[in-house]
Amino acid sequence: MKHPVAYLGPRGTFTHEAVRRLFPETDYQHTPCDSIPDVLLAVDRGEFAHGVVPMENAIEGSVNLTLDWLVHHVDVTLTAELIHPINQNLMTHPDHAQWPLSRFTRVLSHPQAVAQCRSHLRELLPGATISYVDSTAEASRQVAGHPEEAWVAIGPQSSGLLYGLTILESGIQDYPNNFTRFISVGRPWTHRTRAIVGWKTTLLITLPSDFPGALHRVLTSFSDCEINLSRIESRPTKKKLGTYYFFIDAEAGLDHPGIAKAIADVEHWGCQVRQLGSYPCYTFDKIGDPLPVDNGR
Ligand SMILES: O=C(O)C(=O)C[C@]1(C(=O)O)C=C[C@@H](O)C=C1
Repeated sequence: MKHPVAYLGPRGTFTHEAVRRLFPETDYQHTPCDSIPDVLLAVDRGEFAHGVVPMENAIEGSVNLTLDWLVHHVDVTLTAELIHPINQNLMTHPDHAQWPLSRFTRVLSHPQAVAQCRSHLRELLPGATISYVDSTAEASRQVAGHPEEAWVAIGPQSSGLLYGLTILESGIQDYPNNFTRFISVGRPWTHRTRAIVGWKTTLLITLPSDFPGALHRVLTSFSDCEINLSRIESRPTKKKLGTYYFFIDAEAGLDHPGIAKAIADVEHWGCQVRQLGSYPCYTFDKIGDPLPVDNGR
């Protein structure tokens, strides 16, 4: 039996590309969900063994919806990381393939994708209205379904192919080297053939109130144990202005001799620590790593 994997759909999203790389279709059944919360809730309820959502982008930074749902709404474990290249395309219905860009009145896409292309959009389509939808593939689906409208979508080539759109401009992100970090959540697993390139442990840390230098203590605890931190991200607690949770990514698995000590040390200083997961990291962007074919199921 194939293990069920939920992802941010519909088919053709960047998240779908990440899922096709991480969870081979020979072993896993891919199921699209309408939104990031839907994926996380479905895994939390045990309806899927695994789920995949975007976590962070090289240009736009954190995917706050993912971070906030991990903190406030679900209790799921992070089980793997995939860094996946992101190339944004401006696409339209084939009926409008010959139109000058000035004729288009509306741009549809996911907020992260729009933010990655903000400067280019100002140059290419200065007068167009921007409409945000739940994913890039949903934008492509809507543009394909409305040939009577002067609309364009921003998204991956795979969504354009799937929904029969024509690419007007490719690589419209404002900076090269655009990558998104995706995470899988749910039951522990490891890729059957792919080499693990590193391990990370993600912790959610709440500092004690009114303790000068508390964050400094946290950082020192990790450096004393010779653990490199690859990321610190704060999100508001949503309870009181000026209070935050800190997402900390340590470049170490739980078997690292220093990690238990660093966590104990941080707790000793009065911080609360929630372990969100300790997981292997994968990359697939080398030449000779083509995206597996989307077989349409
Ligand atoms: O809309 C999609 O295609 C997604 O998979 C979501 C998402 C994101 O939320 O970051 C994934 C990768 C890109 O950074 C842009 C959009």
